[in-house]
Amino acid sequence: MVACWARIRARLRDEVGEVEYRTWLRQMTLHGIEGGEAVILLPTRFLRDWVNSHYGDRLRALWQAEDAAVRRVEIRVAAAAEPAMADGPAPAVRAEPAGLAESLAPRPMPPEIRAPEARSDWVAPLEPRFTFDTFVVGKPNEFAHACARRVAERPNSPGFNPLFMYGGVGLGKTHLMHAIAWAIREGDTARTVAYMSAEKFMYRFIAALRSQSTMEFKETLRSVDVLMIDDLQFLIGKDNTQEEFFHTFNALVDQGKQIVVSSDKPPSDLAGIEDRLRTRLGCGMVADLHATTYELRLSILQAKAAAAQVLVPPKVMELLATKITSNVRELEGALNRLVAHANLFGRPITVDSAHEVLHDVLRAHEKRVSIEEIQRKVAEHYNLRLTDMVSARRARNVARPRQVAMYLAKQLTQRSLPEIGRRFGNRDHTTVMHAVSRVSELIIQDAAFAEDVALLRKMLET
Ligand SMILES: Nc1ncnc2c1ncn2[C@@H]1O[C@H](COP(=O)(O)OP(=O)(O)OP(=O)(O)O)[C@@H](O)[C@H]1O
Repeated sequence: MVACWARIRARLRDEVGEVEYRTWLRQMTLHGIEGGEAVILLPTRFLRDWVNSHYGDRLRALWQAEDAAVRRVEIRVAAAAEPAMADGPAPAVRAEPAGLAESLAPRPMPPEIRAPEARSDWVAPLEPRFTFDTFVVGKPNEFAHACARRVAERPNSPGFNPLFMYGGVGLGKTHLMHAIAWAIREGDTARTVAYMSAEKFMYRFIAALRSQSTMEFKETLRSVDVLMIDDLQFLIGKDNTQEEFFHTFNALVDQGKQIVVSSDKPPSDLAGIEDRLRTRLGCGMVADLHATTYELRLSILQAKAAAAQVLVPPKVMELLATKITSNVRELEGALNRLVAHANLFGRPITVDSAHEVLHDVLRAHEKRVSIEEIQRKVAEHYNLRLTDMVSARRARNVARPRQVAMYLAKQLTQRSLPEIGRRFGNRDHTTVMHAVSRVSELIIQDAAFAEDVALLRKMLET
């Protein structure tokens, strides 16, 4: 448990960056795991609410990736006491009732849908929010939605098995899959539906191989009525797991069982997935979720604000729908932040407060900065050659600006650490991580350095 918690914290630190981690997350301590619930403590109610609304889902996902038995994460307020499993002091528990809006309060533990013989950790729990009722339909997703409905109402309809849904990040694939599972189960509670990510499928398969229980694995999967595999692209290059999935797939389809698969690419683009599997994946119904339109984003915001029973002025919704175009997850996150802020400070949501609270998100969408631009500007600023940004030179006068450029690349682009590393002369992602944390430290310690970095940032953003 201690090791899991340490990995989760390290992963979060990596994802959010040093400054954000220190500000919000460093004082988290793990109180323990109670009945499938990880209990995390924070010293103030403000921190508790902030972490809950901004990182609650992520914490839960990270816990589930570490330990499938953990279904919920509960964040409590507790006074500081003896040190425990955190970077900061650990508290003695003094739980407080949750105080935020309904939409941000911890959710009830989701029920599990699984095959009768399945061990409880074989399949993922379903998210209660992800139903057809809460899915907003618009031009970009109407076809995928109609296919999902059809499969939910009549599994194994001719031409709809398998149902293969694909689309970019955060556009609603998982939501639709869960909605299908909920609806099938509601229609007939005797039906067994197994939903899991492709990653989970692989780990279960490997575990079965290791414990020599592959027969049990095969029988369990082949006994379900509906098998749903999310994020199939994870199986790219994983030949043995693909092979196993292929056989499971055939066995189920031969028995007239429904298969639903999601991926970020269409079957034809899944290079690294064996041809015969790709062909079979594409031979049912293939439905794509397109990038959202302004109208769909606006409808989603309206639906979410109504569900959370918060008053969001139309101008604020328009602002968000215009600026946050990347995906629905980000849009939802921005709205949640606004609601949390309004609740914490007891102020109404206005266009000004939206600019204030979401300045980072809105700015990130204002201008897309490229890594090349960052390298050029930083090199110019420190009077270096552009090639110094990718060279192996380690002299401080070159290495420090390079670290600054890596830090800015992490802050101002959506690129992953390994990708940033590659673009800086094929460096390892740990080098980038080190650069980000070193620059974050220096910003705190050295006012002149902080000013320099802020200036560069401003030049790149405007
Ligand atoms: N049309 C929609 N109506 C309401 N909510 C939506 C819609 N589309 C997406 N969402 C919400 O956006 C968030 C992200 O959606 P989801 O997790 O289904 O994305 P995804 O396509 O599976 O992303 P990933 O590729 O990261 O797995 C969820 O909270 C989901 O409820």
